[in-house]
Amino acid sequence: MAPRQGPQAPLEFGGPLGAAALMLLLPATMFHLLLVVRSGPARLLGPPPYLPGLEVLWSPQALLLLLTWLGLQAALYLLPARKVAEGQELKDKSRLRYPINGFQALVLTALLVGLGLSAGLPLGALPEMLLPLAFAATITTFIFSLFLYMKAQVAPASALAPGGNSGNLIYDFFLGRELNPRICSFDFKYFCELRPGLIGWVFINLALLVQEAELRGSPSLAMWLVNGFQLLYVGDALWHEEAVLTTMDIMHDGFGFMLAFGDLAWVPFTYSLQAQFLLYHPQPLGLPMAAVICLISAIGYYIFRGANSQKNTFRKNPSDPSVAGLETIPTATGRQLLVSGWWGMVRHPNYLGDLIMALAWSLPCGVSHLLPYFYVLYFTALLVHREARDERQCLQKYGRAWHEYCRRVPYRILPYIY
Ligand SMILES: NC(=O)C1=CN([C@@H]2O[C@H](COP(=O)(O)OP(=O)(O)OC[C@H]3O[C@@H](n4cnc5c(N)ncnc54)[C@H](OP(=O)(O)O)[C@@H]3O)[C@@H](O)[C@H]2O)C=CC1
Ligand SMILES: CC(C)CCC[C@@H](C)[C@H]1CC=C2C3=C(CC[C@@]21C)[C@@]1(C)CC[C@H](O)C[C@@H]1CC3
Repeated sequence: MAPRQGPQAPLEFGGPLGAAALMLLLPATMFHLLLVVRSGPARLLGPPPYLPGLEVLWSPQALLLLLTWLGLQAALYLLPARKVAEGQELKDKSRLRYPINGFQALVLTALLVGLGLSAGLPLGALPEMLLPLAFAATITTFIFSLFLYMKAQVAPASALAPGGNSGNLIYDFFLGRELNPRICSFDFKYFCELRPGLIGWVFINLALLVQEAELRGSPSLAMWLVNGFQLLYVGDALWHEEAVLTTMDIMHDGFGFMLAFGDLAWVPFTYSLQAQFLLYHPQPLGLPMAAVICLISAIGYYIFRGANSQKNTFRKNPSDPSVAGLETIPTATGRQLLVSGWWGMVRHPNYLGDLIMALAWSLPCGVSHLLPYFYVLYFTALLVHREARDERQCLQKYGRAWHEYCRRVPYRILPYIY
């Protein structure tokens, strides 16, 4: 049995109490959003129109559809990959290998869904199943997290994450104990982070677009924009799949309920909220406004991609001509910190770009409701909290060099404001 790591890792997310509250609050928020979005007033802060009973939530067909989807994505993950990447060095000095075939999985899924559509697959019926699908995903992630917790009991101490091993059952179940739980070469965390939920999100969006076309003759301009922007975001994440190997989720966090629920339930069912809103509350959108929104999205994407690519290129090869001229701060670890270019503007330029894009996803829904802006609000909170966690880890890693970086680049996300 794996020994617990002791109390050296500071507790995050408000400790066991915060973890317990989040485990209730996150699914409750997801169901609240799914219920209010289809109600007439669609009020984010109002009560849900009704409290669904088990007969509304539970559907064996929804569970079957979810398991088929997970099976399909797992099968696509196991297909030969164009590249196999090595992860960051682990505690025992080894490196894990990861298939880089996420974009291929997206394209093959699109082909299969296309074939299905031409054979009469009723994709437009999916929006009616979102509630039972979300319920099935919630139950599945609870059971899956239990499996992950049990699996960590027999994992060697070197396989455990720095956090998530406090000895408190609720906290560890929430945060996740094992860093990279695997069966043979199948990596559960890496698989879940980018495949079923993210790809599921764009196909839920597509189903909403198809149903809108069935209801109103053609999809609205607003629906096209939301589908296009979010497809670009997911396609980009899968195209740059290797970059996920350096995120704190893969490098630092254990795999427990937080990420399992986040990846498999929260992302597909709440990130598709704007498209859901547009199906039930059509919004007029003129071409000039659509052009302004596209411009905002393009600016966000330019910053997001520019910043992420600059850092990834620099981390892979600091003498690459595109980054070799940038100013850096040396650190005691031998790694350097960029202090000019995107990373000299604010300390998290990629978060700034991501937030601008988030705004562009909500604007097609108009300004009559707060509900479609839920993503912007939630995402701001998530990134502010994430930024604080990352800064703590960087301070631990880089010490004085990080202080120097903070002195040279005083703003975190928004220049001159935060
Ligand atoms: N849509 C969503 O729900 C979410 C989206 N995201 C997005 O995912 C992307 C990845 O985010 P995330 O993993 O949080 O963090 P980052 O990609 O910002 O990575 C942070 C790491 O970058 C390195 N770093 C920080 N500053 C510098 C510097 N000046 N020079 C060189 N390296 C530096 C440090 O690691 P080291 O030094 O060890 O390399 C640090 O730990 C972002 O674009 C974010 O917006 C993230 C979370 C949720
Ligand atoms: C709801 C919970 C409190 C937290 C759940 C968090 C997860 C939804 C996110 C944690 C990190 C994520 C990343 C992405 C999606 C959301 C989750 C899984 C990306 C894959 C999104 C696309 C970007 O290009 C890369 C991101 C990496 C981190």
